[in-house]
Amino acid sequence: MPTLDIDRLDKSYGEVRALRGMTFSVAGGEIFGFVGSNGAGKSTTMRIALGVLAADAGVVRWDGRELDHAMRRRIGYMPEERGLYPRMTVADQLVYLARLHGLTPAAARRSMERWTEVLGIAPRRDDEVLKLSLGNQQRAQLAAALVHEPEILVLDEPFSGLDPVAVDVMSGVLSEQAAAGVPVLFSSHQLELVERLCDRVGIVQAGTMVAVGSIEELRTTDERRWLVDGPAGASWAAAVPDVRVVSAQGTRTVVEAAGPGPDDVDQRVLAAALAAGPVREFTRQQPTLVELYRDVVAAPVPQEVSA
Ligand SMILES: Nc1ncnc2c1ncn2[C@@H]1O[C@H](COP(=O)(O)OP(=O)(O)OP(=O)(O)O)[C@@H](O)[C@H]1O
Repeated sequence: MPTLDIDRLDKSYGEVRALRGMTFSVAGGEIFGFVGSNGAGKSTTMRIALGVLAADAGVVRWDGRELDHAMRRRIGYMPEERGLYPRMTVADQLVYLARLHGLTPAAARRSMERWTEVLGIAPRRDDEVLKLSLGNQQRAQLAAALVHEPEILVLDEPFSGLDPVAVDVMSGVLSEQAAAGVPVLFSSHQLELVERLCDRVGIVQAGTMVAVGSIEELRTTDERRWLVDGPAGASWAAAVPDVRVVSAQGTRTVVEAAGPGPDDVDQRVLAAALAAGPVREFTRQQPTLVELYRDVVAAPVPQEVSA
């Protein structure tokens, strides 16, 4: 599968260093979630990938070749500031954009019809964009990113402000695009959604990628936690060696084994709980993306490397 490579991008706006060696890759067929606090550099990276902004240094490649103007036209882009003409109808606008990207009038019309249908805005085709609700404007914006059948998708916060049904529609479309081999890069602050949808996640901080991998890879830590719904009070757990009690609420106790420790620590936790009373639930607890994210952004910001 061809890969979209973001390779050591630097970008400053005057005194503000927005990107510092931003590097990551998104393979064709992969959904990549780009997360990070406000101002971390996500939009700047995406704008550079699309070519609407020039990097001070670094390159963006697709399938090993530096992206040129022609190739950039094959990207479907959803800008953060959105970009539809408010006074144009949805249909005219989508046909216009598809034509701009080289589709014939008939193909542009067919593509407009298809995407407005898929995204549930077919009844609004003849409405001016400004008359649509915010969520429907966003669906129209996604249709605009897709109407020329792009090879790469770069979407800046496509889920913000969507209702749950629209989130499902958008998620379904992104999954289908990835299944067809398109690399899908999108930014979001909705971490549960990112966790559910993405094959890989990149956490960016102060213009640098600070953690990247699948959720499973990001979770790889020496810490192991279990939830035990069993004997009330955590005194039974306090006696197990190499284990500490993280929380205890009524019959629900969360314990943690710190460090690699012995492999049978889970069995010892369970045995200790059973010795104290019946156990209704015993499950390994894995950190959520929200917890991983908090850990990563709480760490000190990587220091600038002077040239
Ligand atoms: N046009 C601009 N002029 C000056 N500074 C800018 C400009 N655009 C972005 N910046 C600055 O660059 C840094 C990165 O901004 P960017 O918009 O890329 O972050 P982001 O991760 O997309 O943030 P958010 O999650 O808030 O959308 C910030 O410090 C921002 O203030």
